[in-house]
Amino acid sequence: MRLHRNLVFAVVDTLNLVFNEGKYADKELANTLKRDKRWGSRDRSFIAETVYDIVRWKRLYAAIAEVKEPYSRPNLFRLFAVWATLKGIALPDWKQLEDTPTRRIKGKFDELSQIRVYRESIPDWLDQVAVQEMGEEKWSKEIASLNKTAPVVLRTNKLKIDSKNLRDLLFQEEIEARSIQNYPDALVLEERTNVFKTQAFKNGFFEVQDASSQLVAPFLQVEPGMRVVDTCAGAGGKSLHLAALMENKGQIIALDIYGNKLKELKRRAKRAGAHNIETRTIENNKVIKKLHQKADRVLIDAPCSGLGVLSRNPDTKWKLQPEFLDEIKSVQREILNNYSKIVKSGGKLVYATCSILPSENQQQVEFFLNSEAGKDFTLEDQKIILSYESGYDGFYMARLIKK
Ligand SMILES: C[S@@+](CC[C@H](N)C(=O)[O-])C[C@H]1O[C@@H](n2cnc3c(N)ncnc32)[C@H](O)[C@@H]1O
Repeated sequence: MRLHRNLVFAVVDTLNLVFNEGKYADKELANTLKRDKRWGSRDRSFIAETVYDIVRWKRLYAAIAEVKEPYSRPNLFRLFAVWATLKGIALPDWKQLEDTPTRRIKGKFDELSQIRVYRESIPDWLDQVAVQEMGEEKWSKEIASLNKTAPVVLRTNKLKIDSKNLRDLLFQEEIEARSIQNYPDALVLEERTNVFKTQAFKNGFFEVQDASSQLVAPFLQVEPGMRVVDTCAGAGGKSLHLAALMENKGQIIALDIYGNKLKELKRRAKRAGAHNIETRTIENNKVIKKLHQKADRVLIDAPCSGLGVLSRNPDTKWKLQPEFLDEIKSVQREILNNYSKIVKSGGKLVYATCSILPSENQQQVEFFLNSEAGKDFTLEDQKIILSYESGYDGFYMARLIKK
């Protein structure tokens, strides 16, 4: 592979924003990719994959390169040189890459790969928390899996098309996808590509949604005609799926504390042809009180650490702080306590997260069931989805039934 100067510079510029200015990798990457219209799909893939790789392996590469944060521009080039050397890519004779100690890089890689926090590139505190909660063996396997590049998974929008026809349509647009067992609406792309520019996407035939996430809406056991409240709806990944499962019949009330996310949900619902979703911003607790005991089904897709989706957002490893983890757990407890009141007698509640930590998952449900607000609920079923077992994101979901 020949390295192109403007592509490598784009990588270094993006890394600077992510590492030194606390920006999110996905957003910065999207901005970077708009920079030059002449870049083809290979150029774009090179930039995206290289940025993600270096973000993912930051701790390992920084130790090999012997550089410390905040990274100067020469240090960012050193990180890049480590990446390229480990990939077996011949380095060009640019002055930014002068004096790269190729042999020492490989030796240090072998040495550091013996130690989990370097091999898997994770902060010490996070490693300790995860070992304490999951045990050495499970955590080692899980973090290795979460460090792999995530596949692109689509959810067929059954309001408009079935999976087979969607697959054929995508094939006509030169995109190959395959179905996967036990995920009835899912199609996995054979090769990573920008699906948002396809006609099939513009027609609302699919959404991009990980396979594990696609298990949440069916787990709520909705039926056409029900009243369903999606309490942490965000931009509506699960609401849209619920609308499809309910065949557009009944009512979905999508709530979130951020109105701008609900606006995006509205846009997506329009494209998807989902007509039974109403959005309400939670400006105060009156919004919740009005719904007390009104819903057949309630979904709490709770805000969480995001540790189950590290393969999609590797920068979470560096942005997540122990204080935030404590904070988010108390938000989860509060949300469960408060929003469970929306369920009517005989109704069901699903609590879900994209975390793999028991303290955000089964322990939160146990805490709730032992609390005053949870006394009328019983646990009907739960799924603990680990990435190394499923091959997709780490997720948790529990279904509770109200007396
Ligand atoms: C895991 S995300 C939801 C993802 C969304 N359900 C989807 O499928 O696309 C969690 C959401 O909870 C929202 N949130 C955070 N605190 C909240 C609260 N106290 N009440 C309701 N929503 C909250 C966040 O804005 C975020 O959109």
